[in-house]
Amino acid sequence: MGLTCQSCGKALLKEKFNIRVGNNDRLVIALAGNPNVGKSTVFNALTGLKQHTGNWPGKTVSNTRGSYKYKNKKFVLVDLPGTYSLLANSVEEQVARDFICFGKPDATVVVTDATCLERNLNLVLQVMELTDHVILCVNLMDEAKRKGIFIDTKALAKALGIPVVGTSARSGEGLIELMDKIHNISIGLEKSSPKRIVYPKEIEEEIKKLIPHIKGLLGDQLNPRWVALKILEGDKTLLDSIQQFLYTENCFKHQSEVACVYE
Ligand SMILES: Nc1nc2c(ncn2[C@@H]2O[C@H](COP(=O)(O)OP(=O)(O)OP(=O)(O)O)[C@@H](O)[C@H]2O)c(=O)[nH]1
Ligand SMILES: [Mg+2]
Repeated sequence: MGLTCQSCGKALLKEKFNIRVGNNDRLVIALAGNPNVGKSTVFNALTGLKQHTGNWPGKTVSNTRGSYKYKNKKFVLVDLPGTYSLLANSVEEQVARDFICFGKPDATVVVTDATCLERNLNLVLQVMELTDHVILCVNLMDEAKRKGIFIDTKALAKALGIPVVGTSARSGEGLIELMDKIHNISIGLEKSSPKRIVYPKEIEEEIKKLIPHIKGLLGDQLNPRWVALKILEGDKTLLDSIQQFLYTENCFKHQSEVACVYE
């Protein structure tokens, strides 16, 4: 049986991230967030016992994925390592960044701590720069309430341009709404339009100059504005990852073309 073009991305997930999606009826959801904000609690509540833990290929960082069904769709949830940013300063940050960037999940949920939301928003803004399919889960709402902190999730959603769901994952509160948003964003039923940071004039001008070159090289495989920002930051690890991942993807595309010829 030949690979289809659509299955190339899924094959990349298997080859590079050890995530077997099988066929195209499963949606892949990444769960990102700072350490200790309740990612695994959300993950366990949604997936129950349907989990598998291993290591990220070539890394000693653990990789837990699990599945669940919602509204007749199957979801594969990937619990990413806890990170404060996607700057690839550590192996955990690199794993999280590469998965969101190259694994192209159907949606990314960023779990945050309602008791110290401001600190967590740094990662949220970075994920919003990388992908449109992002959902903000403000967890530990019960703790925030206990401390007299009120989070206006509606105002936050409007300010950020993405869906925001308040949860208390330990007691299961808000998880149905979270599954609903994941469902809607990952199948395109609901669109988000993340508000992007506008940088000082000099930086924006450099981004503008770089974008056509990046598009020429990468087409629409990666978000060109985000790649331009990373180049300006001097992030060499991203260039290495681009080379490594896109080489694999091109191999799969080539296999797919060959398969088409023989079909
Ligand atoms: N009160 C309260 N506690 C929670 C909630 N969600 C998680 N916790 C607790 O917060 C602690 C951390 O939860 P984890 O799910 O392990 O957090 P994590 O983000 O996976 O942590 P790392 O994997 O270490 O980054 C645990 O003691 C949880 O029981 C919540 O909504 N309310
Ligand atoms: Mg965890």
